[in-house]
Amino acid sequence: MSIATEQSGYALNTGAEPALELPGKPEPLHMRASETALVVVDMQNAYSTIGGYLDRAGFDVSSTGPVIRQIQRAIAAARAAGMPVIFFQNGWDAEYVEAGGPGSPNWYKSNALKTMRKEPELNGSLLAKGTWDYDLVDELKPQAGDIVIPKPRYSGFFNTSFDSILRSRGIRNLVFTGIATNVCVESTLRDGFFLEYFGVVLADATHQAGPEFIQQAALYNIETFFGWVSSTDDFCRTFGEAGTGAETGAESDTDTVQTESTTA
Ligand SMILES: NC(=O)N/C=C\C(=O)O
Repeated sequence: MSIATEQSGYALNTGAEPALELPGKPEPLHMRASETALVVVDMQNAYSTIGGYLDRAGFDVSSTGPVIRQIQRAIAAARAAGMPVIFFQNGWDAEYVEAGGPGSPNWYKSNALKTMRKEPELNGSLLAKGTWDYDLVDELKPQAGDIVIPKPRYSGFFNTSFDSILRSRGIRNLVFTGIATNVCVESTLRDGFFLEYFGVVLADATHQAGPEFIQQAALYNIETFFGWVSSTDDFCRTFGEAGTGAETGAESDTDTVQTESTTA
């Protein structure tokens, strides 16, 4: 089956740019760099560093190093292709007003808030703006031209400027990296699905919060119901070597998805 999502009139797309084929499961996607953003979800000390929130809350973060390196590669490829790189940063103000009080389900489900209630000496140190925990990891610092979006909930679409930033740039495809696959990555990809964005996860550039099986479960869920799953190698080969990637031309293959828009 071939899916074409034709739209007309994106001012940013001149039509000269070829759509490239990104290998993926359950089928490859055809997309243009100018209609695609690389999304780096919550690569903060909280989620990937020993001593950060997830570690303190009892989640294993010992194998996040390779994920950081894969994200570095994906970012380099995206920047080289002129693709926007959007960093999310999860957390709240120092008083945790944005976290919501007992009137918010977040109060009960956030393991950061729960950990701080259990260990009051940690209060103010987890996911609070201005802290080391909230900071993006040293290896993944945004550069000029990158976009950084703070977010107060798991989904990057809630109470943020994400959707309008994407729409104003004519972006339809979201390539996800970051932590955690089963929480903020999946939440954001799912909401993107409902807003008609095509979401693809680079599996080896993501990491779960919880046991390894939940990584596989999240990827299965995404691949089967909400989006596509690819790899950092495939992304870098496709976009990092733009121009040498597989151009789609006019042919319409039966097992591919075409997310590029048609210009006027
Ligand atoms: N970034 C995330 O996926 N966060 C997961 C849990 C949390 O923020 O409590």
